[in-house]
Amino acid sequence: MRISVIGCGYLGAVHASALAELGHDVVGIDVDERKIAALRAGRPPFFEPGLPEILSSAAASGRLRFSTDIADAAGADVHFLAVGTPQTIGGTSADLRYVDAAFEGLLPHLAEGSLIVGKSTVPVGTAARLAARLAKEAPHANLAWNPEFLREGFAVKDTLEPDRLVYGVADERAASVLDQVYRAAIEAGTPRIVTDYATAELVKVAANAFLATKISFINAMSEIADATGADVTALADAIGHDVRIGRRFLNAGVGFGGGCLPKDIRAFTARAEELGRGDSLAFLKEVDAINMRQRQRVVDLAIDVLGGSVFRKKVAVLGVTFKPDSDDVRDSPALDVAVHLKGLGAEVVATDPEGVENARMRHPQLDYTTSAREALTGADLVVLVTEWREYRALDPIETGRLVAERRIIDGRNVLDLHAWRAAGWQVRGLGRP
Ligand SMILES: NC(=O)C1=CN([C@@H]2O[C@H](COP(=O)(O)OP(=O)(O)OC[C@H]3O[C@@H](n4cnc5c(N)ncnc54)[C@H](O)[C@@H]3O)[C@@H](O)[C@H]2O)C=CC1
Ligand SMILES: O=C(O)[C@H]1O[C@H](OP(=O)(O)OP(=O)(O)OC[C@H]2O[C@@H](n3ccc(=O)[nH]c3=O)[C@H](O)[C@@H]2O)[C@H](O)[C@@H](O)[C@@H]1O
Repeated sequence: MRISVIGCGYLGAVHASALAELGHDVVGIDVDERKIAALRAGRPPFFEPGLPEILSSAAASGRLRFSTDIADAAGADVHFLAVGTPQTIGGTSADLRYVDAAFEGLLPHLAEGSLIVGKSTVPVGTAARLAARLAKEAPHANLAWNPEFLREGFAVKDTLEPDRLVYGVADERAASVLDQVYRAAIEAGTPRIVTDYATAELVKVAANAFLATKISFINAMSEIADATGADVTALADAIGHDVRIGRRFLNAGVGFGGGCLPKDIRAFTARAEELGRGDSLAFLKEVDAINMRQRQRVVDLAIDVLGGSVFRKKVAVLGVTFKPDSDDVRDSPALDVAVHLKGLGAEVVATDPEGVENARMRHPQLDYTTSAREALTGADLVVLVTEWREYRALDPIETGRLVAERRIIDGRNVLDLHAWRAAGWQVRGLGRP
């Protein structure tokens, strides 16, 4: 099929490459000239494992092109909208200006029978609004909403082998077009839920709200564990054995960040308020508050471990991205902690295998290095806030030879406390004795 993907960020670049890999003829479109130039040269504009490989194989096949001109979307059978829906500046709702601009830009280029498919995460009601506009401006075209559930770091696999496909459609015709797009996944047995626009939009934000709630739940337990001397990791293991609960997403620590969970729960709450149902989602404000508190908890631990002040202390911050295997620093708890410590007068050296460039653009006041060894050398305190494999694998004895003082805060509860303590380290975790 001929497909356009409007918006080539973390979602769209992977989506476009994966669809080309599946045999479709794809054009990826973005207003960001630098991004498009990089993609054209076969270079992903961000770090995502597996993306360089599918990008180059799709480009070599001649089935994947990139453009900054929306007119190049003309002639496609299916147009995916994958533009950003960030939090509004100064507010909590989703900023729909990019979705609206991409949609309006597409209107003059829609072929007879073509389908616009929304992928971006939007407030419930957006698809119905756009469908009404489409019926007026381009009644020969159709609209579907097909939310995306990929995780950064696993984006390629999640796109090629999704857990489920959700189609929000107004008629069967749109569903059968999407079946053609996703034929490979459907033939592999991927569950497919065909529903209305509102349900599809809600599935997406409900899933993220649930995941966020699970994380804040375990972080709340970790606060109680701290007050009682209990161990939240053992607690998570124990409750996680109950298949109704499950162990995944019960890792207590510095909390969730990124370009999605935080802004999605806020936008969902704002939308519920608009609908006069603010009470129904009031708990998500608590989920958000618990989450944001974890960053402060790590800073407070640092102050405590350093005897009341971080001023002029050399602090090595391990990790700046919101999670490992990504270069994404949007709403990153790790970067927040680093900035806060710096604000308190600490001499922060932040390190990350992939996130330094993005972090520096946002917070140029921090000192950065991509070498963990360099960051650790002479440190009075080590703060692990993103659990990259290389940080989890640090050897306590060898690391002990680099630092000035053997003090470490495990902000992700991933270190073997016994091994580190045996090597003479003072180790503090969140919710661990
Ligand atoms: N990043 C992720 O893991 C996932 C993101 N989502 C959702 O997907 C959407 C996109 O997210 P990301 O890719 O992370 O954002 P992003 O910020 O990385 O990418 C958005 C892209 O859209 C481009 N853009 C903006 N206006 C445009 C226009 N009028 N025409 C063409 N391109 C335009 C921007 O230049 C940017 O490259 C959001 O709604 C997000 O919530 C959903 C699932 C996973
Ligand atoms: O809508 C989106 O964009 C995506 O948001 C999340 O994906 P992502 O943000 O890439 O990353 P996650 O793996 O969900 O992690 C999110 C945050 O939660 C934190 N987390 C995760 C799990 C856990 O147990 N504890 C915890 O603190 C991570 O460190 C990270 O900061 C969802 O998992 C995806 O399904 C969804 O498509």
